[in-house]
Amino acid sequence: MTDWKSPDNRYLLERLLLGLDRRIDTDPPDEVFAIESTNIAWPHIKDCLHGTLRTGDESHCLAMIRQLAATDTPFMLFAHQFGVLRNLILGQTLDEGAIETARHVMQLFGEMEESFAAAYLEVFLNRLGTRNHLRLSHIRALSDKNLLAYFEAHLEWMARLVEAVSQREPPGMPELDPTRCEFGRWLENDGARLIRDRSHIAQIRDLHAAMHHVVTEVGSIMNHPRASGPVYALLKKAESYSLELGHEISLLNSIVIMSVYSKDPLTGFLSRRFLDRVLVNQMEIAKATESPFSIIMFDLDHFKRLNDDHGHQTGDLALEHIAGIVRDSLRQSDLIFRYGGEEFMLVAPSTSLAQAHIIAEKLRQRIAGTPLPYEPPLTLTASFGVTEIAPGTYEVVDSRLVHDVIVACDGKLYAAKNSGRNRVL
Ligand SMILES: Nc1nc2c(ncn2[C@@H]2O[C@H](COP(=O)(O)OP(=O)(O)OP(=O)(O)O)[C@@H](O)[C@H]2O)c(=O)[nH]1
Repeated sequence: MTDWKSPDNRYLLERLLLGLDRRIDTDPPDEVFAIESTNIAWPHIKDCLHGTLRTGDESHCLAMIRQLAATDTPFMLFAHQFGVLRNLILGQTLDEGAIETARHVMQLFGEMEESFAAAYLEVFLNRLGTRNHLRLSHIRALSDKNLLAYFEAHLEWMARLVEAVSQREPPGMPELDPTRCEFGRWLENDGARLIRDRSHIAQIRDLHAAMHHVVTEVGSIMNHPRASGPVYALLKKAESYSLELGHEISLLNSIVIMSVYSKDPLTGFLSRRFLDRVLVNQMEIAKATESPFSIIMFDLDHFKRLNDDHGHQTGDLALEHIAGIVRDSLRQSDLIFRYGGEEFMLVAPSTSLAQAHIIAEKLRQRIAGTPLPYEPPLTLTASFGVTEIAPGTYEVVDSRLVHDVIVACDGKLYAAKNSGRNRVL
C-alpha cells in the first residue's frame, strides 16, 4: 500500500493541486464554478489539503472532518466535493497524458478519503454510543416496562454493535439472525399472538429484518481496507431503523396497557389513577425514541343541563354513547382515560401537535354529528384542548413536569369552553 503522507507523494499532490489552482484562476472548469457558488466547504477542503500536503500534518483536515461529524453533516457531502477535487486533478493529469501518474493519484485520493472517513466514523460511533446510552437510561427509568423490556434488550444489542464496530471485532457483533435475538424471538412467539393485525406484524418483521440485514453487512465489510464510509452509511441506516423499531414497540406497548390496566366500568376507558404513571412512562419513551407525543383533553358541553333536563340515567347513556364514538375513532395504540365525570384525556403516542389537532377535530365533528338516539335525538358537543410533549423540551421527567403538561392542556380546554364550546384549541 502506498502512503499518501510520504514526502514524495505529498510533493506530487501539492504540485498538482497548485497546478489546478492556477487553472482555476485563469480558466475555471464548470464544476468548480458550480461547486464554489453552492457550497462553502469547498475552499476549506482545498485549504486543509494544501496545509496537510505542505506540512505532512493532517490534524487541520481531521479537525474539519470532526466538526462536520459533530454537526451531523452527512459525510457524503464532504466525499462528493473531495471527489470533484480528485476528478479535476485527474482530468488535468490525463490531459497531460500522464496515465501512470493519474493511476497513482487515484490511489492516493482513495487512501486520503479512507483516512477522513475513518475519522468521521470514529466521531459518529462515539456519538451513537452516547445517544444509545441515553435512550437506554430512559427505558431503564420506566416503572412499568411491559413490552419496552424488549426495546431495552434491543438497545443493549445496539450497544454491543457500537462496541464491536469501534473495536473492529466481527466476533463481538450481536446476534445477527433476526429470529434469534431477544426481540426477534419475542416477535416470532408472544408478539405474533399479541398483534392481531397481520399486516402490522409483517411490517414490524420487515423493519426488524432490514435492520439485521444492514448490520450483517457492516459485520462483513468492516475490516475491508476502504470500509469506513460505507460502514458509516450503513450504521446511520441501522440507527434510523432502530428508532423506528422503538416507535413500533412503544405503540404495541400502549395496546398492552389498554388491555391490562383496569378500566372505568361506564366508559371502558382507563381509570385516572394510572394517568400520572402512564404520562411519566410516555415522557421517557418519547426521549428514548426521539418522537413527540400529544395529549388531548376534552369535556362534554353543558352536561349538567342534560342531566337536569333528561335525568342522570340519560346522562350515563350519553357518556357510553360518546365512549363508543371515541373508541371507534382512534388507533389501537391510543390511551384513553376517564379524567373526571364528563372529562376525558387521550394520550396519543408518537403524535405531533398538528396530527393531534386533526384527531381532536375528527372527534369533535363525529360527536357533534352523531346525536344520542333518544326521542327526540339529542345533539351533544364537546370542547378540546391539545398539547404536544416534545422530547427536546425537557431534561428531567418527574411529577412536576406531568403536572405542568396537564395544566397547559387543561388551560387550552378551558379557553375552548370560554370561546364558545364545540371547538378545538
Ligand atoms: N350522568 C352522569 N353525570 C355525571 C357523571 N359524572 C359527572 N356528571 C355530571 O356532569 C356535570 C358536569 O357539569 P359542569 O362541570 O358544570 O360542566 P357542564 O355542565 O358540562 O358545562 P361545561 O363543561 O362548562 O360545558 C355535573 O352535573 C356532574 O354531576 C356521570 O358519571 N354520569
